[in-house]
Amino acid sequence: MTIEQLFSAFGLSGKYAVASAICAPLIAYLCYLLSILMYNIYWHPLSKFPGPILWAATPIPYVWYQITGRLPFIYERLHDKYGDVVRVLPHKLSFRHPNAWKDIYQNKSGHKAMPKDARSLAPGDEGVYNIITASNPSDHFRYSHKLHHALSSKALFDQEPFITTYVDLLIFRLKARCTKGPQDIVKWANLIYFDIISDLTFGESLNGLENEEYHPWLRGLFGSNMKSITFQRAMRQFPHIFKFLNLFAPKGLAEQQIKHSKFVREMVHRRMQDESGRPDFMSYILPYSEEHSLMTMPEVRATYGALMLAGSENVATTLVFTIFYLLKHPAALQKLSLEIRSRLLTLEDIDFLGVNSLKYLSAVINESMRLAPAAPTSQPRVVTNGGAIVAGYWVPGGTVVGAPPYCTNRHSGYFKDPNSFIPERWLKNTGYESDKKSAFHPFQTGPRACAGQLLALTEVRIVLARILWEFEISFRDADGGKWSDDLEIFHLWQMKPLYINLTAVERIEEKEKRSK
Ligand code: HEM
Repeated sequence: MTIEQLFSAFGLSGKYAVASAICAPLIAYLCYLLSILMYNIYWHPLSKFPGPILWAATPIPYVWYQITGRLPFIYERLHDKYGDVVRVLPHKLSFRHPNAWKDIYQNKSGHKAMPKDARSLAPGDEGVYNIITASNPSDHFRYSHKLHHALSSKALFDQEPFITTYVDLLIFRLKARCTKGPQDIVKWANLIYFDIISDLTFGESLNGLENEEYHPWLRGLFGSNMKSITFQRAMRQFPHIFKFLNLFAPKGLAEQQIKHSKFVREMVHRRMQDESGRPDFMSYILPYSEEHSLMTMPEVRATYGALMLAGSENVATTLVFTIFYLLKHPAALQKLSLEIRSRLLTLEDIDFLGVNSLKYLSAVINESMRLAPAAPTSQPRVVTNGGAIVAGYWVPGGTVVGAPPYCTNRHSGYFKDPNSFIPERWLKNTGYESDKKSAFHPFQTGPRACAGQLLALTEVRIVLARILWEFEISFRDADGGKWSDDLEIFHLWQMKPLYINLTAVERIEEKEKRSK
């Protein structure tokens, strides 16, 4: 029987039959979509939570702001309009409240920290998760337990000589370059922190500072990579048509993933052959044996490869924003330069102990991270079966929840003068005692908080202290203060070049030496 015969058996014939054959499934699909929209708006367990109706009905607005790099900024407007809790997706709530941090991310008596949202996390190219993407607690334990020793304060001090070598090289390069013109501090920050993390992880530098250019693996990482990852994550909101939408993904991600895998495979392989015994992150799992180690080789590669990204760009972003805010606020820059130069009299004084004891330096970095947290997006977690109370609201099981750092840090309910750069708020008796410091978690909190927090802060402090000890700095352009105005966020900040003038400080001993 032909299709036409089949249609005519139902009394349909010719063009009309073909049109019906096409339209009927389409109409059925539209009805299905409409019923989902209606369900999401009126009958979904989250329907009583406030938020824009379109965001509650469909993921489209959320995804739109995500793939255009504006999601964390728009959250601010949503929370200002709708309050502490906003429904930002049919199945997701955002909480701008200090208590949300402990309710979502921390272990509490009788309730464990909420797990990561497995639906939004994909395994790497070898089919395994890493320390950041693991949602299963037992996998996470296997990946992290040795690494926590590698990132302890004792290990950090063991690594000090390696890190200091890079700081010396950075200053040497900047001194040579600064007389030739303004320098892009974003590039220099990335060069030093990627060199350091590569050395700390695999015992091998990327030689970025040495060659004054990005390692081939790093080129391509900046710019399109985070955009592509953000696009892929966003498209997961539409599981039925994910494969189709992926056809429109920005090009280059697959290529970069292959480059990353090849790079990590080679680095891990070389490190395993090296028997020098130097203390880096991998030394804690060496000598490796598949039989006795808690991690398989693909898991080792996935986790140690992930550190190259987790422990570098964030740190560079924090340094750059801190320098930017200091340049915008000359009084703070002067005060910090004075603290550094008066407390750290000689080059030998600029060590980890020295910089970690400077209170104004810490306050400046905190304030910069408050205004521009290097991890600005909210980290999603899932409410387990049975539901939970978050910031005083009852939330049903299966809901995705998160606390958005960018807009929480800038909320006038928690911070006085929220959009102003005031490092003094982090010091005692300065009139900012009413600030709710418990709302500030640039490194996250709880069992999945940043494992490298101490390293990150020390790295920013030592490089910033050394730069301000050695140089006077200023914006290259009169409108340098507008540098951050149009930055976008694709999971991480998309940095663009920031050119600054550096003038080497001449110290008394140098002057005396010259006059002799
Ligand atoms: C200023 C710099 C940094 C910031 C703002 C930062 C921020 C964060 C945040 C917010 C998380 C939680 C992510 C989530 O919940 O999904 C995280 C996790 C992590 N970070 Fe950092 N980080 C920084 C530097 C570093 C450094 C230098 C390292 C060292 C290698 C590092 C290693 C890690 C690791 C291993 C995790 C996963 C922890 C776990 O799940 O057990 N981070 N970081």
